Amino acid sequence: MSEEPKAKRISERARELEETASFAQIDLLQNSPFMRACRREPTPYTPIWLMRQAGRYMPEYRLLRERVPFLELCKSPELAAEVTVNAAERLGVDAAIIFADLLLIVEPMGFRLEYAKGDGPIIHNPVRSAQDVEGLREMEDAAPLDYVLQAIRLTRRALPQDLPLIGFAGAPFTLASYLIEGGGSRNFMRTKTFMYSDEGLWNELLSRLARSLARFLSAQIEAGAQAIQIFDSWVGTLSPDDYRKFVLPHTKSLIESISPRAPVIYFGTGTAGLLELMRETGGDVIGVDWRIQLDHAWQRIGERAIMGNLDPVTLFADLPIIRDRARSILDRADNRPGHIFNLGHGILPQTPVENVVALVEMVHEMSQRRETRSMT
Ligand SMILES: Cc1c2[nH]c(c1CCC(=O)O)Cc1[nH]c(c(CCC(=O)O)c1C)Cc1[nH]c(c(CCC(=O)O)c1C)Cc1[nH]c(c(C)c1CCC(=O)O)C2
Repeated sequence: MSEEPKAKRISERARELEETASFAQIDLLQNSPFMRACRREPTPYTPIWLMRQAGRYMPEYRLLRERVPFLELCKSPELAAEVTVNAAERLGVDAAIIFADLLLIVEPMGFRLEYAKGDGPIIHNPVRSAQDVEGLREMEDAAPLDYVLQAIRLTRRALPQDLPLIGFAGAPFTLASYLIEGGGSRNFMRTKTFMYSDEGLWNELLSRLARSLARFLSAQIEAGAQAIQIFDSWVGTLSPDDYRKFVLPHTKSLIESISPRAPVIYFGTGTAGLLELMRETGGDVIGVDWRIQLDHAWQRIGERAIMGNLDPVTLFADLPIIRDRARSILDRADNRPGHIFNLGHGILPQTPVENVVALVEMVHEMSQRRETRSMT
């Protein structure tokens, strides 16, 4: 008998084993409390992660930033992966979020981006005219942002096998606001004036952004992200009618175009007047800030999961106060499957790390559900 069939059998077996191993990992990830909550399935306790969980409030991060500028850090996959994994492990959270930034995508689209010390991001050539919109380069594939994809691949390998990784991008509106204002804004005067004065141009700008973002987010899922968050941080500045007319169609088409599918968290602040409309985008999980009570928000969101909603400033209070506020959010969620605990916005840079660690422990402990403890 020749050796060939035996050799073939062995290599087939190895491949099968490899497949079983990766299926086993997919199972571990998909059955994690975070992923179950995204699908509104029961969990043994309420999963928690924190927006901006890797950042300046952590001494290790500040130390690293002394030698590496922010943009360079984002563009170094090994360092970005290290920051992501360290933060998730130090905090004991139920999901990691890839270390990157909302505005990275604007560079390959033709914008000069700078993170000036203390001033936040600046875009040196903002969108101010029809020519600027025409000149904006749609991102045909995610190749220019391969460093983010590489960071995702490295992070996925380094994370515990049952800890999901969240990829992210900005929403078309929030990104457009940075492009038009040239940076952060209080009143979004230029953005709204643009929107009201030339609807056609506005739609052109948001469509190009939405298509570029869909390619980027799809590539993040392919690279190993289990879920995606779309940050529409400043959308709460809009009236419901303006949201419906100028933003909803673009956010909806973005979410519809993401492929392969993974749960999408759609987050914004100041959105109490917009929740029913945000649900219409098709997001699986709606992220809310602290300006609305969780149960009221959930009622309006309906059959979707919800993420939130502790005021980030609570983390400066004494532990009994933090505990009390976290408890009241859990009470309002009332064990209904589909709650992911989070802050209502990102952790502030001055936040005491030990309070963040304590919050994660408190939420885990206070939300233990005896009847479902056998699950995971
Ligand atoms: C609006 C926005 C941006 N970036 C982001 C948003 C949406 C979230 C939100 O609403 O807060 C998203 C973001 N930015 C960063 C992450 C990393 C992942 C995480 O841990 O959550 C995420 C998810 C790192 C970052 N992005 C930035 C830092 C600080 C940079 C530094 O190290 O000095 C970090 C850790 C810089 C940044 N990047 C941006 C701003 C306005 C700033 C300056 C403000 C600030 O410094 O906090 C744009």
